[in-house]
Amino acid sequence: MAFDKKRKHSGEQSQAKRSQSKAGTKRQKTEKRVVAVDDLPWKTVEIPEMFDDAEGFYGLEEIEGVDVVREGDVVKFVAAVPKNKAEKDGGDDGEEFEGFDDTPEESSPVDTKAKDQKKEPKAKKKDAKESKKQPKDGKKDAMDQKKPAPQPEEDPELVSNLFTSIDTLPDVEPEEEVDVSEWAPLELSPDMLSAIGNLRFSKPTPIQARAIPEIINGRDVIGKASTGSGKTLAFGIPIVESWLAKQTEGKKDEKRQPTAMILSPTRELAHQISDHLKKLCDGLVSSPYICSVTGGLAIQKQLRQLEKADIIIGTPGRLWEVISTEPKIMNSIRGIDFLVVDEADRLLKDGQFKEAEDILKALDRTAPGEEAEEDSDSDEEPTPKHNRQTLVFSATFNKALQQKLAGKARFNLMGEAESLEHLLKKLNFREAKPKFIDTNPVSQMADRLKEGLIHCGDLEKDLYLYAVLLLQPTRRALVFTNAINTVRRLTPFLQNLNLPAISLHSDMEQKARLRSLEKFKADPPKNPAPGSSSNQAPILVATDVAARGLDIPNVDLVIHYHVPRSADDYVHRSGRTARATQSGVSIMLCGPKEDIPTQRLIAKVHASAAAASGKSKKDLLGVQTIDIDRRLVSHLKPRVTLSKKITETTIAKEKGAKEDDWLKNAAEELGIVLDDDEFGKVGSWKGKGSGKKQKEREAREVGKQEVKQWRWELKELLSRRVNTGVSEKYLNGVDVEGLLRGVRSEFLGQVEGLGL
Ligand SMILES: Nc1ncnc2c1ncn2[C@@H]1O[C@H](COP(=O)(O)OP(=O)(O)OP(=O)(O)O)[C@@H](O)[C@H]1O
Repeated sequence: MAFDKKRKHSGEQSQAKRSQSKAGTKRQKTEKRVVAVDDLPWKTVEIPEMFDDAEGFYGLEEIEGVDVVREGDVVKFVAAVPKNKAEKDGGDDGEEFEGFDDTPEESSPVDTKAKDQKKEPKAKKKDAKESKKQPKDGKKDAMDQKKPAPQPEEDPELVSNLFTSIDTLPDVEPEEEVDVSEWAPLELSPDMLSAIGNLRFSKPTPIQARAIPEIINGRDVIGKASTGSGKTLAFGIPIVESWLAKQTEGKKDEKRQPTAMILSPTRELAHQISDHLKKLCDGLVSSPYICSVTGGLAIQKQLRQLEKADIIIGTPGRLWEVISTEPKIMNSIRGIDFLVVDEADRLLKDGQFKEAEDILKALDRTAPGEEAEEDSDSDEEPTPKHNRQTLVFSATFNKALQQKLAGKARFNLMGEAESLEHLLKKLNFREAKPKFIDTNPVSQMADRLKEGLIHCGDLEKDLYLYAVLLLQPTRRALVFTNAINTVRRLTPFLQNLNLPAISLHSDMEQKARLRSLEKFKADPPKNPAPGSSSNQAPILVATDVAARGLDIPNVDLVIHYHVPRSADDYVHRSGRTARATQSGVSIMLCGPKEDIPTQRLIAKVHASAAAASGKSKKDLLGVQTIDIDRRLVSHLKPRVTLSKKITETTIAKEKGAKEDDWLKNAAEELGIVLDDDEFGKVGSWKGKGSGKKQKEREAREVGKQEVKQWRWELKELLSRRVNTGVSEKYLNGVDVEGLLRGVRSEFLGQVEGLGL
């Protein structure tokens, strides 16, 4: 079983952690026995940084493979312990069990040598790292000494019975080291290569291969590369390299100054960049202090973190709020070596331009007592007084700007006030012409992405959405909509159809948003209970809040329930799949009214590819029209109609109850008593939108019994096989339960064209 507990961070905890990781990697015979609670190999639960104080959950630890046995008032913990240890201790002879052993199990001299040789570089690194982390005053030794744990009473018979039912710890073979020789041309330090090896990235992505050397050579870089192509490490690796170089040059004891500041348009993205860089740095002998500064964290805590930060990642709004009031921190930030603007084009859209501009101005302002302040609004070319490099990255840049950056038009950076050109001007590059790297000049879409389009009636979208999801039960799907209300409706609609749908939109609390993301990332159980559909891959129904930058592993399918509002939105939404080395599918559901905007959008996204191939833009280049078997779709209709009715009635009732509460409260405050008749009249006004209101009222009047009946009918339908009406074979073969358990779905009709 697995359970959690909370206790103080201590040396014992890290001891247990190390012990546990060793237990996981070596073959050792184990035996179950009663173990003192402090001797169990507790594992710290990682709580995302953005949870602030995590409602008191920081310091939470968990453990697996332990049985809790209650004997009267005494609770005991039974776990697998190394057999030799148990034997050495004499089993139940009353001696104390001293915790999980950290020393390697004895093996033959040949084995040991081979193992040691292979593991040597890592071991050295780990030693160095551990020695760095050790407190100087020798407290560590004291901490590592195992405290004698109170000996729990044990009943050998009871314990041995329990042992028979518990598996021993799993044997895990050490992972093969990754060959990083393809990174050699980038001339990175051995420490960095080893950290990259830890991430198991055997070669750089194209943007990394081109941008890293330029940045290391001191160039200002504007990088454009498709979604999921590794842009974070394209700027992250050179920043960390620069920090490492400072350490070896002995500059670490000089005045504390951060190395880099990274501006991100969204809070989630800032935390993701921070996590990504931390993961890279996990493999280093010594690591920079990385901190993220976004809304949702206490300002005081952020100030403390900023004082010791080497790499700062933040959203402009909160960053400006914090640093503008702290001259000391502002001054130290003025000395950064790198300024990064990630997703630069989005930064402008979200009304964060003002704060971004304020930060940029402040960076170049001289500290009081130094030189006079320059007029930053002057039209003259600013002369950079700073020595930092500026790096700007995105998958999408405005076309005209791209041409200018690529040297095909005049590059004067004098556009309208709120344009990317203006922002670039404010960035005050060190060089007159920064290096523009475009790794995907022809297409902005990821290489392994297949794009599809399904034409359907405006009122048939729910039906087609369900059909596509049913056809792809093992694909982790992200469904994008243009409206929060659609997310609120589609999620229960799919859940009623036994599909594991999860919501994500900006009206949700930050913590709920994070929980949704965590649920979406979790794997469905491998062996679901018979009759359960729980191995259906999770489905996230979201607004564009999830469209930019989020790197969610194993998203195989993106469905645009509404056609996106802009070509760039389409690129970024679709870019949540087919990331890095993976492939994926993006499908748009297109109603008749959306036909023309869709054609325009596709032409825009694929314009360069069309021009390069000499084909007309109207050819829907790269986007395949998909024909779903319409007979199949019509057979799904009854269940979809029922689920829609149930969902809409439930939402209308909930909404109605809220409106009633509001009306009652308002009447109470005015001292008016409304009887039931009057109450009904208040809600039945006639005016704009009254048709919708009327429908909602009708839905509210549906009795509980009727909804119950619908639910029962739906359950019945879902338990039956889908009759495709194609042939007897199909009639017998279609098993929705089977489908939901992950059986491939050829019998429901193939999706033509995509080879799904
Ligand atoms: N060299 C590499 N080899 C394999 N995978 C890599 C490599 N570099 C980065 N990745 C992985 O690729 C994924 C996408 O990287 P990242 O999030 O940096 O993409 P991005 O280009 O910033 O995407 P977006 O434009 O959507 O923000 C991440 O999971 C990352 O760990």
